[in-house]
Amino acid sequence: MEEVRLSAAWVATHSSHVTVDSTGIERAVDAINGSVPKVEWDFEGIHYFDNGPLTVQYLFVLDALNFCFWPDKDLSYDHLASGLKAAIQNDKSVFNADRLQTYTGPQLRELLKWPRPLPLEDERVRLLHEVGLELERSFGGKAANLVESCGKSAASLVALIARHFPGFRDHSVYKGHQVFLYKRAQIFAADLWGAFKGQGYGEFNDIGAVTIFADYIVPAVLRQLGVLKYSSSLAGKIEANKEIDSGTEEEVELRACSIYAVEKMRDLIKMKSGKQVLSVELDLWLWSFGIQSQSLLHHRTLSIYY
Ligand SMILES: Nc1nc2c(c(CN[C@H]3C=C[C@H](O)[C@@H]3O)cn2[C@@H]2O[C@H](COP(=O)(O)O)[C@@H](O)[C@H]2O)c(=O)[nH]1
Repeated sequence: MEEVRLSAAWVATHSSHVTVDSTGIERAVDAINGSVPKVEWDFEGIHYFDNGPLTVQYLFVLDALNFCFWPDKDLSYDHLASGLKAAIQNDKSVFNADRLQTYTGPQLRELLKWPRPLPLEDERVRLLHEVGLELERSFGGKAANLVESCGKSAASLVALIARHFPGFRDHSVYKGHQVFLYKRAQIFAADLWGAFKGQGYGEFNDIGAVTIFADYIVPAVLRQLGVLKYSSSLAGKIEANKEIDSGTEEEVELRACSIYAVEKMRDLIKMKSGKQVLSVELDLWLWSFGIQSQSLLHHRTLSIYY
């Protein structure tokens, strides 16, 4: 995750469309006043949890599909989390590695009880197959074995996932530099940590190394807080709901500057209050605030990464 932090900082210091505003950071940190409002993991009560390996399998499938809901205005992350939860409650073998390799688009839709094609449905199906195949080939079919092989290190888990599952390789080339964002791999580590309350499958000695998860909600919240400033052309595109292509300078800057800005907020909180907060905690607070806001305008990119 050092790669994520370093490459995000590189983008933030070379950016053309997004600025990280130090006065905005100062204000946001003063408003927090040393303690990040605590948001419980699963505050919405939508996730499956049985305190065992099946939960790990559920979370890995969930985060394999945790991207790009916005093209269907009625669809959100909640539908995915609760749809997969209902599916596993109904049939404990639904996410077995062999079955993951066989789902078709209509079957995935049926599993989620979604009445029409999902956004990027073909890609979702392809990624499910990839997860099933590689879990079977290298991890005895179980995401729990993948997690157990990481020696309680979230950084090792993210690296192992990126090595084995191409669909999780969330990186880009920006102004000639490789930039690592790893949103879904990192959120999987954070989901384990949150669900298992830092114990068992959720115990990571380096949870502090995880950055925020650069999606389309957090940048919009940071902008609302005055932490991020956009060029007028970028602001115009977002306001007009114009699509921003994946891998463009604008898109990479939105995501990387969000990571960098929250790392700066963390440093400032430490400096002002002496408290060591986690990016995971800041992320959950920012994200939960964002999804509850009716007026949040976010950027629109067709991406399998977030
Ligand atoms: N930064 C960040 N992004 C997150 C999440 C989560 C869910 N985490 C769960 C885990 C524990 C908690 O209880 C949460 O419920 C989803 N997303 C992203 O948001 C977008 C979905 O937006 P909308 O279309 O409005 O549903 C999409 O890019 C999705 O990938 C997070 O935690 N942090």
